[in-house]
Amino acid sequence: MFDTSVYRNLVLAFLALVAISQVYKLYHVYSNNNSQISALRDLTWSDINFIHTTDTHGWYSGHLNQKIYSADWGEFISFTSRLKEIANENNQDLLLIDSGDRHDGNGLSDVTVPNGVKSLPIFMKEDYDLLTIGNHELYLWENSRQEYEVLIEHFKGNYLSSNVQFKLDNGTFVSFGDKFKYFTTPNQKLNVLSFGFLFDFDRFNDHSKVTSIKEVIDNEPWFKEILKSYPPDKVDLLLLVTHVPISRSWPELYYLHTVLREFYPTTKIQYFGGHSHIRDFIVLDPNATALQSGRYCETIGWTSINLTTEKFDDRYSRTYIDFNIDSFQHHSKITTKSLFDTERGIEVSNLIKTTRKELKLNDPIGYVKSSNYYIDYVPITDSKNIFHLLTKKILPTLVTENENITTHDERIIIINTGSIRYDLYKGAYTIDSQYIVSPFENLWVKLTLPKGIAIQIAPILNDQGYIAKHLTPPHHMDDAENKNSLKRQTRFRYPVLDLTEADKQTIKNSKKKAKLTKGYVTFDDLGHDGDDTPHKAVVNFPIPNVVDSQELKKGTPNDELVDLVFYDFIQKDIFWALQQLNYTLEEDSNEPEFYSKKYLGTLLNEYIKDKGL
Ligand SMILES: Nc1ccn([C@@H]2O[C@H](COP(=O)(O)O)[C@@H](O)[C@H]2O)c(=O)n1
Ligand SMILES: [Zn+2]
Ligand SMILES: [Zn+2]
Repeated sequence: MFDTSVYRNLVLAFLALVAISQVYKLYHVYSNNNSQISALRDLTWSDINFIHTTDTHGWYSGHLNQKIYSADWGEFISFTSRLKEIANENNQDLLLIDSGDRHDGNGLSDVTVPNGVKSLPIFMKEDYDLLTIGNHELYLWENSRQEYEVLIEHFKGNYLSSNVQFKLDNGTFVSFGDKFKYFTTPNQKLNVLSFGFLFDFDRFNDHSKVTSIKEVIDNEPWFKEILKSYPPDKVDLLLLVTHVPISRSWPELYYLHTVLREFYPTTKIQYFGGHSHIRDFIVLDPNATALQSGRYCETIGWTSINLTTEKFDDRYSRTYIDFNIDSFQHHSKITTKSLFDTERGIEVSNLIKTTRKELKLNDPIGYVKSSNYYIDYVPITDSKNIFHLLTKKILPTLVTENENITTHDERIIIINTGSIRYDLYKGAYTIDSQYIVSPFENLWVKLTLPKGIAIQIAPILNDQGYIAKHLTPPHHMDDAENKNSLKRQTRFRYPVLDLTEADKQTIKNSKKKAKLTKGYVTFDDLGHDGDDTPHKAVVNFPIPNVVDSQELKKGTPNDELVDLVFYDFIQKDIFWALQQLNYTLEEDSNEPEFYSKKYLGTLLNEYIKDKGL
């Protein structure tokens, strides 16, 4: 017989559980006293607020071996949903913006053909309000096509590109997405005019076209016509979503700004930048600022604007949020993970896990046992420097795949340091690690040169006078030109040249706090309190534009012929260096010969598998 009192007790117990869980939820949603995360600097909310990502380069799984950047794209989606809830509750606006470069740098995006096939649908799960194109969407035609057919189709009017075009099969060029967008924000009802721009990039594939910002302004009437048809009384805010470094040493946005100010003398203007992979915030004038939000899902940029205050100090805020769950929960004011996660966020995290499995990204190829290998945390000559490892051990294993060429006993191999994208960590070495270190499957080509000429090429390309922006790792680009503003660099550089006493004290204090994790300590136009998590500063050593692996014999004469092997990607630069040396190639050998298509990642895999590190 069924005992009704048991049934009643079960129902009561169930109701009690529901009630307890609701109280628990309310407590955790509204309390913000968790000591583990209370050291973080809070976000400042205003009338209009922005979340900005840039240069994600496929890092949607998060950084599996760096806790401070270990959140995944699903958790990011939960985070932005929670922030949107806060914005809506307070009748404020929150817009999500992405500045491009969405692949090349991670197994999730690069192991597929074409790259991005699996990672872009994951990226697209985030509800971006505005986004634009980066140069990495333009190196290869298949990536541009994917952008045009998949991303633009999905994001429709939110995808902006005012200076990049796609060539249709019938030969006509059309804009990548829309050239501009005029819209009203949902809560504050602000009228916004927005454009999307890419820097003056000249290595686009032949199914696309980039027109420089200057040329658009000077030669394309449509741009100024749009500005005229939306006069200042119709525009509360101008948004420029760009893949352009915001640094003062990069003139493009400053030219644009001068022109915008002719049309809008005091209208608020907010720029979003990218490409040089740094955290930065610039004040262009009292009503215009620019935010750049780092790289590789290490950083989420936040900025907010108070549109009515008279006081400049209260007008703007910016925060660089570390890409981890503690930061996300802290800013969402939800201390319990299960209450923080949204259904959609969990779905995306699961999709990432199954995709990684399907792509075998976690399968070990070998193990890195001895040490981490760093891009710039140790000097280039240190045995723990990744370029030292590559030039001394990995590059010498390259052999030609071309049986029809003459090779010589001596050889120099040059790579651009920008082709190596991230540190190599101790532990399991996987397909993912391979793409993280070296995502570009560039071809190797060869020239035959007298040794006396060949050995001068790398030093010439590294000469201070040669600003080879496209050779250097992106976050080092500003160094050469920014000597006088080193304290504004996103991490402490070494040696630190011109810090004020206050800056020095900040460094001292940050070093004293032994418990701080190592990471970004950003100096920008608003000071050095922008990083949401106070960090112990890391030191970044200088990196040259190129490094070379020299297999030369002592005592051979300078006119001895040697092989100079390099990536086809830097062919123009090699020719430029030869010109500087007044060296003219023989007519029958003035085109480099194909040497090998062996991908550097494969060389690294084979070395780790066969010899171990
Ligand atoms: N095939 C390629 C393409 C690019 N690079 C390097 O990447 C740099 C650009 O990266 P961003 O993320 O800043 O756009 C470029 O300057 C090259 O150093 C490469 O090596 N091979
Ligand atoms: Zn990038
Ligand atoms: Zn870029």
